[in-house]
Amino acid sequence: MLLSIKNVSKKYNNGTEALKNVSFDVEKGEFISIIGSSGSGKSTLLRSINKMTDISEGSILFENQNIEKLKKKEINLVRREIGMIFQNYNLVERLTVIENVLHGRLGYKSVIAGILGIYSEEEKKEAFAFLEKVNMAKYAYQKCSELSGGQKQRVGIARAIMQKPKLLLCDEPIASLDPKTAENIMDYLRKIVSELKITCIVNLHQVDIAKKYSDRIIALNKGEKVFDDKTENLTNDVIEFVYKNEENE
Ligand SMILES: Nc1ncnc2c1ncn2[C@@H]1O[C@H](COP(=O)(O)OP(=O)(O)OP(=O)(O)O)[C@@H](O)[C@H]1O
Repeated sequence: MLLSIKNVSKKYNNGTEALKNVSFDVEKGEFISIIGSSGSGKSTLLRSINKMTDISEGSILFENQNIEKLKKKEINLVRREIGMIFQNYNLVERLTVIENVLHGRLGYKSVIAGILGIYSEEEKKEAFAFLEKVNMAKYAYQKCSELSGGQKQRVGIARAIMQKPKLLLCDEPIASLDPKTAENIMDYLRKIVSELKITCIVNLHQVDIAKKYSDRIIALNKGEKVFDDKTENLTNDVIEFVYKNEENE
């Protein structure tokens, strides 16, 4: 087992209970989508897994290590194993595509080597190879600010896999893209993680996309896990239940 979420609750300082007693295990190689209405706790859950957010109760085990109990140095080692893909891409816009992909290696470098941008020939070759996988090698020396949203997310995927993660967390990776580009990104993502045997958890707004691409779906409703099963068992009745009481905030 790669990841185990045990009775996790999260209460923010303002009193919002974003997660309520959530538990599930993730096996190596799974492709899981997390669905639920806006505010149901999807981002909080993903951010808890790599300790961008501290949980209030419960435990999170990554490769059998309780991440709540780790020291700062050990957390950095765990973070190296966990890649992230964001809705807003989180690229350094003024830098080139290849420089952004090489940033995926920063967790493996000394601070000085990172600041000076010192990368081995092998790392550079690998960065190009990953750009090939997302069909972006021809843009390697273009500034990221000059790319479309779909192209930026393809760079985001290449950067994340450059990190050689065991687990990839994707927080609404296609929420800013048109439907056709969104499917194109999901095609690349699914193909690459299968090929490299990377476990993947994706937060998604679109149920149809979750159904098309994932092996397993977990649904949250107001911080509670209300569904966790193989994709084919997500019936329309379940979907209605998952999205009931949607608050228009
Ligand atoms: N930093 C924060 N401080 C206080 N409350 C927060 C914070 N971040 C999120 N929340 C609240 O926690 C709840 C869950 O938010 P979260 O962003 O995890 O949900 P989500 O399912 O990812 O929503 P969305 O799909 O809109 O991104 C919401 O009620 C939200 O307002």
